[in-house]
Amino acid sequence: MIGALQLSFSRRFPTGAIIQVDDFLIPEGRGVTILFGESGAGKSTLIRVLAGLEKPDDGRLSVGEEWWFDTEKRIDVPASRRRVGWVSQDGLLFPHLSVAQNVSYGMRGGSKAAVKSRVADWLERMGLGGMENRRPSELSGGQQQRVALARALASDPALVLLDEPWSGLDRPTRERLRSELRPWLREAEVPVLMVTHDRQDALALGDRMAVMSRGRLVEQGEMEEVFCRPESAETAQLLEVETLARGRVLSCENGVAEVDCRGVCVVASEVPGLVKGGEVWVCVRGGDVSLGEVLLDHSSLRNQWWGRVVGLRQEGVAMRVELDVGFPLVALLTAASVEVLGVTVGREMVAAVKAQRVHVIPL
Ligand SMILES: Nc1ncnc2c1ncn2[C@@H]1O[C@H](COP(=O)(O)OP(=O)(O)OP(=O)(O)O)[C@@H](O)[C@H]1O
Repeated sequence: MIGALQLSFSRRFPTGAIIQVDDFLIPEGRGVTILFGESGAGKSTLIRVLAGLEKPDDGRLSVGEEWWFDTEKRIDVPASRRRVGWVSQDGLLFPHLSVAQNVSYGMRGGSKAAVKSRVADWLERMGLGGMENRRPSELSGGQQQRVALARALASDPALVLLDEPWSGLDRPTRERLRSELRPWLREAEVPVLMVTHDRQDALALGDRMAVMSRGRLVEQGEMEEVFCRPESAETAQLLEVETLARGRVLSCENGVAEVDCRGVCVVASEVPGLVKGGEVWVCVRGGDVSLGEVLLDHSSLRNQWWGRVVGLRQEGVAMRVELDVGFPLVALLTAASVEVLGVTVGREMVAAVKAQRVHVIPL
């Protein structure tokens, strides 16, 4: 991409739905930005506006020095000239064209031999070597999505949009594509915007994350920041932060905050905007909680609470342990750890979390 992409727009649908996005940013250079949000949040509308498939009522879209859209200046670069590679939920390959013809479709310039060699190169990278002459109907769902991705990347786009590219595929295929995808996107040297409402996709693939909720862009930034230090309880809930508890600030000094959560003292890193007596949300990720049978004499573990296990169930590849430590706390452990530690419902255990892994959001 020629420079950073910046987008602000509003779109009002006849049904009354309003999508309003202020200062959405994709920085210059390669990297994957995840566009995250619940169903109906406005994600598809945003990417359709980017691609030039949806006309906002009002807005501006610039890429580096270029303007793609500006209602005031009456600029509207047509979709065909925006150099956006698109992979939709169902790939949308041309059914009457071969795999090779599908991949070469958007390629510009070059001799016939050069195009052929670039197509072969892309198919090889995608693990589709030897399938040049097949029709899309002769491929599996995962193979079709890889062809769609090769087509998007081979057209030398300024930006690639992936709109839930494997939502229609079975879980093992999704997981395989997810792990294969990252190196391909890295090689492509092009910024990628990927729409998903799957946390695993976001964590595995994203460098940055933008969160939409109820028609608004509510947060954006580096993945780690947005995931571990969301600015609002709404974002924390959307991102399924396992523990979200209300508390009141007891003290904050020297970079450390102490918060009272239902009579339990929680030690956290200080964040801007905290005041003594102020109400806050306390956020703890399940993977940051460790369990033990005794209190540890370990100075870096400022938070150690006795509590009772009140729930235990499988959640994806992890075990979700629900505890009552005075407030509800969730730990995510491996099945092996649950067995070794003897975690069972009703058992009293010590839950420990480092202070720097506890995030507080002022209300
Ligand atoms: N063409 C349209 N006409 C009327 N309303 C629309 C249209 N497109 C989108 N909307 C409304 O705008 C809102 C946002 O829709 P959008 O498809 O952008 O959400 P989304 O986040 O992509 O959802 P999903 O994850 O389910 O695809 C919804 O309330 C939707 O009903």
